Amino acid sequence: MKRVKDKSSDFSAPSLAALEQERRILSELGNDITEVRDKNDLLVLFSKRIKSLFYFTHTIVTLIDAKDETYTPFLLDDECSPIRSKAIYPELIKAHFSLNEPFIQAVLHAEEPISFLLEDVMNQPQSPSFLQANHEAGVKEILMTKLMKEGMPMGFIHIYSDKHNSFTNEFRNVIKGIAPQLSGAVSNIIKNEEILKKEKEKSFLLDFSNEIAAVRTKEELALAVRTALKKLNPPGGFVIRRINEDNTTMSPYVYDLSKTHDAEVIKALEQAKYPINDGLQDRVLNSPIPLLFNVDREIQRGITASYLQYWKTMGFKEIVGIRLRNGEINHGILFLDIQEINVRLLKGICSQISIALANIMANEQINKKQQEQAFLLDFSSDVAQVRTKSDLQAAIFRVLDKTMHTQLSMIRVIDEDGYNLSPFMYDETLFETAKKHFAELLANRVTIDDIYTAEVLASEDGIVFNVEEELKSGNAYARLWETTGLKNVYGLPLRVGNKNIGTIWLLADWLSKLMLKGICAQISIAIANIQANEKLLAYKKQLEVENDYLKEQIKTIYDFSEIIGNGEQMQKIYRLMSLVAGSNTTVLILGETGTGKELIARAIHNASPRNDKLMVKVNCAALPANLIESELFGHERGSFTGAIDRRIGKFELANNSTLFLDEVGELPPEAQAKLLRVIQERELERLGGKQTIKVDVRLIAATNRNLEKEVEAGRFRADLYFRLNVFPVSLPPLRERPEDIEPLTRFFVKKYSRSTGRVIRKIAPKVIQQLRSYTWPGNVRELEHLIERSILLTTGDTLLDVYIPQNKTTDKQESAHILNQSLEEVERSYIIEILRRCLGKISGPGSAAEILKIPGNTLHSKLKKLGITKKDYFG
Ligand SMILES: Nc1ncnc2c1ncn2[C@@H]1O[C@H](COP(=O)(O)OP(=O)(O)OP(=O)(O)O)[C@@H](O)[C@H]1O
Repeated sequence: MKRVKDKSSDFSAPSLAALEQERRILSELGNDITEVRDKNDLLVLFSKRIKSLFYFTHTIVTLIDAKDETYTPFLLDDECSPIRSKAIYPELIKAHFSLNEPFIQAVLHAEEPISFLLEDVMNQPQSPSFLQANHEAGVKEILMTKLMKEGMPMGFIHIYSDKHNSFTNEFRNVIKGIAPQLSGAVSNIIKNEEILKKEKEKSFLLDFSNEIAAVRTKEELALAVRTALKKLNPPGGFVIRRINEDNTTMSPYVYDLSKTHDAEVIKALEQAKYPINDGLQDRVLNSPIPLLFNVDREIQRGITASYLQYWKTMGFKEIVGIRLRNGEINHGILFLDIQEINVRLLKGICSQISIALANIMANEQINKKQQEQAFLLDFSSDVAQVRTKSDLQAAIFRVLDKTMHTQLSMIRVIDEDGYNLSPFMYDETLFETAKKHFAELLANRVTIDDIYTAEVLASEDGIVFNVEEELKSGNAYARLWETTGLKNVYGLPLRVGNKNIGTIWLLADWLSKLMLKGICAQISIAIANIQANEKLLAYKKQLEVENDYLKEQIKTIYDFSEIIGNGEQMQKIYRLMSLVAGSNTTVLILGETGTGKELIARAIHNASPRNDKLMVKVNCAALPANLIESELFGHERGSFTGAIDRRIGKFELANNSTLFLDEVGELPPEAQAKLLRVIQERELERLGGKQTIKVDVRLIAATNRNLEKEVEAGRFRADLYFRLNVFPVSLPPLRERPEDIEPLTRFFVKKYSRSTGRVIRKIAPKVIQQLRSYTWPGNVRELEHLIERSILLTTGDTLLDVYIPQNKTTDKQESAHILNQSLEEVERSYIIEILRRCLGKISGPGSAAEILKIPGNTLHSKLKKLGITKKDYFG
C-alpha cells in the first residue's frame, strides 16, 4: 500500500532547546501518565493535557483481540469526535476491525508513530470504515502508533486532525516517547477494569445471594431473579423452567414479565409442559457450561419444540441456556436472551437460583406433605365413620376428585373362596363414552391369577400402567382407559396387614406415592370394616334365628335331673346313659311314643362334654319332605324358590353340640342319603352352595318305629340304620313298668299344681289304683296330660279322681276275651294283673288287696285257691 509520507524526514536536526523542551514535556507527561488510573484519566490526558501542547481533533485507543485477529475501540473521546452524531457511530464503536488489511498492517510494522492522509488510505481495499467516516466529517490526517505489551502489540493510539501537517516532529517524538508508558497505562486500566468488573460481579453475586437467601416462595424468587437479571442484562428476556414431578417434562416457573402481562398468556405459559428430551432442553441439562444457541439455527436443525417458535416471534435470536443443578440433581434451566456470555457470572447466578429452587421445592414438598398428611388424617377420620359401601363411595369420590384430580375406575374385592374377585365399587360415569365396553369388562370373571391383577397383588406399592404403552401392548382395558383422556392407571393392592383383600384401579395423569399409599391403606381398612360389618349383620341375623330357636327350645326344656322312675327297667336305662354320655357315640333311642325319648336324649347331652351348648332338635316328622334338607343342611340365597335369604341348617347350628333327630324313621329317602354322607364325612354343603362346611356334631336319633322292619320294607336305608344304631337305648312302655306310675303321678301332680296355682297335697289311693290298672298306650305323655287335666278338674287339696279314657275297642276286645273264659279264669288273671301292678304287694297301702277292696287275708286265701304264685305275677 502507499505509505503516507513521513514528515519527520523533512525536518533538520532539532535544536538543543527544542530537545530540552521535548524532554521536559516527556517527563511531565510521563509523570501524568503514572497518575492514570482509569479511562477517564487517560481521556483527560489526551483531550486536555496533550491537546494543550499539540493540535489535533480527537483520539481513540483501540485494543487488539488476538482471538479473532481484530481490533476494537476501547477509549473514545466522544465529545471531540466529529463523527459522533453520524448514524454509523454506534456501530463503529462496537465494531471489530480486521488486523489483516494493509492500513493497519502498516501501523503494525512501523517502529514509530505513523501518519496517513485519510484521502489516501480511506478508499484503499479493506480499509476500515472509520477512516471514511472521519474523512467525511472533515478529518484530514491520522497519526497511529502501536501499544505494546510484553513485546507484542496490544492496541493502537489513533490521533485525528482536521488540518494538514498537524503531526509535527515534536508531536510524533512525544507520542513515540510516551507510547510505552501509555501501553502500561492501558494495560493497567484493563487490569483495573477487570478487577473492577470482577468486584462488581462479586458484589452483584453477593447482593443476589443475600436476596436469594431470604427467598422462601416462588414469588420471592421471581422478584429476586427479575431484579437481578434486569440489572445484569436490561434488554434481555429470560425464563426459568422447572422439571415437573413427572420427571419427563418442564414448565415455565419464573419468567420475564416485561414481555407480557396478559393473564391468559401467562396461564397458558405456566401450564405448558415441554418434554425434557426435545433435543435442546436435554442438551442444556447435560452441559456443564452455559450453552449459547441461535434460535433460527435450532429450528433449522429440526428441533420442533414450540417455545422456539415463540421465541422467534418475540424476536430473540441468541439464547443462553444454563442448567439449574444442585449436587447431582437437575432442577431446571435458566434461558437468557443475551449475547455476551460471562460464564463465571452466569454460573454464579445459576448456582444461587438452584439453591433457592431446591429450597423452595423442599419447602413446597414439606408443605405438600403436611397438606397430604392433614388430608389423609381427614380422610381417615371420614373413613373411620364409614359403615356402608355408599358411605365409603362418597368419601372416596370426594377425596379423589377434589384433592387428587383422580378418577376411581374400579375396586375389586377377593371373594370368600380366595380366588375370584368381584366388583365392589366403580365409577360408571367415568366411562360414559364406552358404556358397552365397560359393561363387557365388568361382566368378565377376574381371578387372582389374571395377569394384571396378579402383578398388582404381588407388588409392594402397586403398578403404574401408562395408558399409551398399554394400548400398544394390547391390554384389553387400555381402550377403555383411553376414553377418559387420563395418562396413567394406578393399580394398587388393597391390604389389611399382609393379607390381600382386593385391588383398586385409579386413573390420573400423575399421583403422589405417599398419598396413594395412605389412601389405599384407609380404603383397605374401610372395606375390611364394611365386610366385617356385613358379616356381623349376617351373624346377628343368624344369632337372631338361633335365639328364636333357643327361646322356642327353652319353652320345652325339662328339668333333666328329674327323670322319674326308679324301677329296674329305668335303672338299666340310666346305666346305659352314663356309659354313653361322655363319648361322641351316636345314640339311637327306641321306644313307643311318649316314653321319654327326648327327655333321655337331653339328659345324655347334658351329661356330655358338649353341655355348654344347647342341644339342637329336629323333628323329622314335623317338616314337609321338600324342606327337610334345607332345615338340616341350610341353603344359600336363591337356591330354590322361596329361599330369599341365606340360612344355616340345624347341622351347622349344632356344631360342637348335639343334634337330636327325633322321629328319624320318618326321614324321606333323599334326606337319608344326605344325612348318611354328613355322618360319614363330617362335612356338608348348604343347598345351592359350593363351599364345604366342616361340622363336629354328636348325633342322637330317636324313633318309635321298628327301624329293622323299616329297613326290611325298604323304607329306611340299611347303611344309615347301621350308622345310627351304634348304641341303641330302648325305653320300655309305661305299662311294662307300673312301679314308675306312682312316682310319675306325684311328680306331675306337683308340677301342675305349681303351674296351675292349685294346692294339691294328696292323691287318693283309688287314683293310683286306677292309674295302675290302665294300659297307657300314650305312655308317660298320656299320664302327664291326664294328670294335668285332672288337676284342673279338682277342687279340694286331694286328687280324688282321674279321667282315664275308655278305649272302646280295647274294651270290646277285652270283653270278647273275657267272654271266652270261665269266671274262675277271669278272676285268676284279673288278680294276677293287679298283683303285677302292685309289684306283688298283697296287703297294706298300695297293695292288690286295697285295689280289689278285699281284706288281705281274703286275698291270701283266694291266691291259694286259684293257685296263683309269685311266678305268675313276677314272670
Ligand atoms: N321318666 C320321666 N320322668 C319325667 N317325665 C317324663 C319321663 N318320661 C317322659 N316324661 C315326660 O313325658 C313327656 C313325653 O316325653 P318325650 O317327649 O321325651 O317322649 P318321646 O318318647 O320323645 O315321645 P315321641 O316319640 O312322641 O316324641 C314329656 O313331657 C316328658 O317330660
